[in-house]
Amino acid sequence: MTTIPFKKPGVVHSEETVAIRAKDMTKWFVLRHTRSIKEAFVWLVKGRKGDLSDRFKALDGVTFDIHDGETVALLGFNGSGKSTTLKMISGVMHPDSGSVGTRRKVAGLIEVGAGFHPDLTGRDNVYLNGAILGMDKAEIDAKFDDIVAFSEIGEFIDTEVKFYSSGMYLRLAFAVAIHTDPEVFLVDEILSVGDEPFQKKCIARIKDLVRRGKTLVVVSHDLDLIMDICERGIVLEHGRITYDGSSVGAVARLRDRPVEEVQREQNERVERRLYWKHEERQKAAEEAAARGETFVPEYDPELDDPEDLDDPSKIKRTKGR
Ligand SMILES: Nc1ncnc2c1ncn2[C@@H]1O[C@H](COP(=O)(O)OP(=O)(O)OP(=O)(O)O)[C@@H](O)[C@H]1O
Repeated sequence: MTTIPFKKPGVVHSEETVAIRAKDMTKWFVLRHTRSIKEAFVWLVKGRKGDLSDRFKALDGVTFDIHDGETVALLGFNGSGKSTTLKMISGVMHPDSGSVGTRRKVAGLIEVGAGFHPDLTGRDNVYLNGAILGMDKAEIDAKFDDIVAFSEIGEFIDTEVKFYSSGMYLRLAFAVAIHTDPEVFLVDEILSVGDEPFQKKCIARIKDLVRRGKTLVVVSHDLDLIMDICERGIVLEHGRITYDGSSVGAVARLRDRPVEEVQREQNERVERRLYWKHEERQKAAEEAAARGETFVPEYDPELDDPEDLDDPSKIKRTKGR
């Protein structure tokens, strides 16, 4: 059942549709690297008995399948293992035991600045990052202007990225990732370094992917947003999965509230938003008509079918949006 009104339906659960499979993933981290000289000395004279550093299990037997077209949120309190799980999926980190595999083209935003070279300009980094994400030069050439327009980096595109702010990094990284047309898109909390207008633009693009039936795995503490874009929620507690079900159920669990109440509030919020979007469009159409102009609304994944973008009289996508 689809709880997201604009989501393309039809997630099939079969062996062929498994996009990501995590099986019994376990990850240990070192809690403390350094000890005082005295502690190290005692450890040495005692014949190096015991472990000088404490280790802890950041992930403990994490198992899930994510199928094509699923929209999944990884949820949980600070330090519960969400980002670590996402890093395993993206391949920047490997489990100590168990396994994780992806069968589709994966892109996304895991860490700001990852896949960027500080001494290269924004322009060169678009090519570098695009290549890392699987695009060839011709493809990047064709999308370059759109990427730069989306990022709104402007003239700074020819500046070395070591002089970029974290928000500027994010802009360029998100712009490249979204233009690789991935089948699976991974997003970590990272969007929070962008300013509000840019965040809105990114969220609209993520909703566009959802509308197109792409697979999404998101880590976020913004629980209302999670319910807007994800159907499924996986809750992690101390590195273990304690809930795997609907995103609304997951949010209800985290908020310690009845599911029906959370669902009702979510429905009201979505209805209100869609109502106002329709109203605004109607008003803009009437104003355009009064001026004798034809009105072509800007594409909104919550209101429009992306296939209608092929017909310029129906909807349009403004450059860089
Ligand atoms: N590279 C690392 N080395 C050592 N410990 C790490 C490393 N990466 C993560 N950890 C630890 O592993 C635990 C899980 O971290 P993770 O970033 O996955 O949590 P999270 O659920 O994403 O948290 P948050 O909501 O705060 O972002 C935390 O205790 C964190 O300090």
